[in-house]
Formats: sequence, C-alpha cells, structure tokens
Amino acid sequence: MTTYDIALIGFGGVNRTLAELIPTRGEALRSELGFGLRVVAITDLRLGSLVQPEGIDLPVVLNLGQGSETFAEYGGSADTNNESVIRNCTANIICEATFTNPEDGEPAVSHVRWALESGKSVCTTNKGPVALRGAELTSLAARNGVHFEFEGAVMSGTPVIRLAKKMFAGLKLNGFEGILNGTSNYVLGRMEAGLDFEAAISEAQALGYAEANPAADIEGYDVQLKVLILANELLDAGLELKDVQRQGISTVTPEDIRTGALEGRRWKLVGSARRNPDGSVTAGVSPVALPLDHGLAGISGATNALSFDTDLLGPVTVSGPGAGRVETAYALLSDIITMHAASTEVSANA
Ligand SMILES: NC(=O)c1ccc[n+]([C@@H]2O[C@H](COP(=O)([O-])OP(=O)(O)OC[C@H]3O[C@@H](n4cnc5c(N)ncnc54)[C@H](O)[C@@H]3O)[C@@H](O)[C@H]2O)c1
Ligand SMILES: N[C@@H](CCO)C(=O)O
Repeated sequence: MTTYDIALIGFGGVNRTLAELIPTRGEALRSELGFGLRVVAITDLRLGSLVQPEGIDLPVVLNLGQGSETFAEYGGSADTNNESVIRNCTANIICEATFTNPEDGEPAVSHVRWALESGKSVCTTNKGPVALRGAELTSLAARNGVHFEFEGAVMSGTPVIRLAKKMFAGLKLNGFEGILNGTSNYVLGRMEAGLDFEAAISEAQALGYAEANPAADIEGYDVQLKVLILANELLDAGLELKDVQRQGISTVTPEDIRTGALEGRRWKLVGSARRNPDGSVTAGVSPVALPLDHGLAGISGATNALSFDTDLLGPVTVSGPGAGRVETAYALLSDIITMHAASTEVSANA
C-alpha cells in the first residue's frame, strides 16, 4: 500500500478541511483507491511551522489557531520557514493553499517552484501561480518528473479543467462563458433578496467563500485570474493578465438590480473567452444583466457554471460548487488521486 506524505502550506479554511478529511476519508481512500495520506509538515503565517516526519497528530493541530499559540509550543517554530520546510521536509506532495495574490502570485509562486525543484509534486487551489506562472511551473514539473495539479483553482472541486482536457479530445473548443466567482454570485443574489451590499459580503465571508481581501471577488480580479487560467490551459491562448478585460460588480447598484428584475433580467458576473477568426483570443469579465431564459441566469448562491462552446456538441455546461472549504479541499484530494492514478499507470506500463 502506497502512503503519500504531504505538507500543507497555509493552514486556513481549505488545508484545515483537507486535514479533517484525511482521517474521515482515510479508510475509503485506502480500500477504494489504494493509497494512504500522512501529513508530515504544516506552515502557516499565524502558527509558524511544524515538521514531523513520523506524521503529525491532526486532531491536536486542528484545535490550534483560535488563540495566540503557535507551533513553537508543540515542538515546531513560530516562523513559517517556508523555503526550508518545502525543500527539506520528507513530503512527496506539497498542498499549497495560501492567499491568492492577483498581482504577481507571490509568495505562492516561490512555494510551488521550491517544491518542484526539490522533486516534490504540487497540488494547489491558489490561482496566482497557475494564472501568472502556469506554463513555467508546468514545464518545471515535467523537467523534474513530478506533478503540478490545480483543479481547485477554477470552480473549487467541480471538475472543469481536467474534464475539458480529457473529455473534449476530438472536439474544437471555440470559447467559454461562465459564472466563476461564488462570492459575487452569492452577493448579487442576496442583494436581489433585499440585503445591502456590505451585509451580503459579510455573509459570504462567514461561509468561507470570499478571498482574504473580498475586493478580489467584488472587483473581478478573481474571475480575471480564472479566465486567464481557462483561456491558456484550454484554448492555448497565450494571454497575460493585462489581456483579460476586468470589471467587477461594485458598479451594480440596488436600483440596477430592481430595474433588471422588472425587465425580466438578472445581473451576473460573467467571465468569458472567445477565439477570433484570426486565431487570437478575446477574454474578459464584466457584470451583465442576463435575460431570465439565459442558461446562466438561474445559477444561484455560491454555485458556478461554465458553458463550453464546442464545434460538434454545441454548448456543454458544467455546474457545481464554485467555492467553499469542503468543496475546495476535495479539489486537492482529486489532484492527489490524479497523481496516484498517473503513477499507477506508469508502474503498470513499466
Ligand atoms: N475558500 C474557497 O472557497 C476557495 C476556493 C477555491 C480556491 N481558493 C483558494 O485557496 C487558497 C486558500 O483559501 P482559504 O479559503 O483556505 O484561505 P484562508 O484565508 O482561509 O487561508 C489561507 C491561509 O494561508 C496562510 N498563509 C498566507 N500566507 C502564507 C505564507 N506565506 N506562508 C504560510 N501560510 C500563509 C494564512 O495564514 C491562512 O491561514 C486561496 O488562494 C484561495 O484563493 C479558495
Ligand atoms: N473567492 C472565490 C473562491 C473560489 O476561487 C469565490 O468566491 O469564488
């Protein structure tokens, strides 16, 4: 039985939930999928770092983080020591779930680079490294014979990136449009129900949907990164962040929402990309008042939906959770399952 040792970089909502899933889903993983998981290192800005090659006692560390205590009181350090932990710990897989930085992706880009350079596979839900350094990190992983997986960077655990890459073979993808931010979709829905903007954002934060700085959700930065990821991964668009036009929902007023409702329209934040006749790709994100019979108009709460425009099937739409701690932790698990399946295939063919 294979056991993968993992390191959790960032111990907030997503990686904590992964740490909760490991004991609860551990038996099913072992019996159904043929591998076990053991956490051997954790780093976090507030807690510091803890490295235990024999395996960290997860129930103990899951109780930390409410007060001012750090890992120093548990045999670790109050400093994150990210580079040394990532490079030197015994983990096979690094799960990167620190804050998304929409400007340059740091320090997560460095976290991923250190891991891949030291022969460790990486799964991440962090959009920064994937959107801003995706091609470079994918090729670094290939050069080092390890994996770089990031399904949770778009639509949390709902499979869209792997699904499109694996299942659309033989089809031509002309573009996509979708609702790709759970927080703004939740906020627009709550405003439609009469709640004010700030109260709706507070609710989305409490539910674990919002970014550390919710302006990233509200001003469209989060969807801009997701559109960039999808355009480059699925349309081979070769775009940079500045090529994706961005407008968020802060300009949508309660009055716009009321007027839209009277006209049979619903405001949604829509991210899209389309291949032009000359082969180039136009991509962007903006709020749109969709007619109620539009396929995306009925997507509510933190649910997301992505409609792919294919040549032989026409539109193919995937809908599911776009945010949430459990949903996103599952994305990391699905990345590890993918890595395991790839390793098993290699061994079978050897
Ligand atoms: N929560 C969701 O629904 C969701 C969905 C998809 C993707 N994501 C992405 O997943 C990542 C994690 O999300 P989350 O909800 O867990 O966020 P969070 O804010 O709850 O947790 C992030 C954690 O990272 C830690 N951290 C920040 N910088 C660090 C550093 N340099 N070194 C070590 N630790 C550091 C913070 O202390 C915090 O505990 C983010 O990039 C987010 O964009 C989240
Ligand atoms: N803050 C993001 C998390 C998922 O990337 C959202 O609300 O969709």
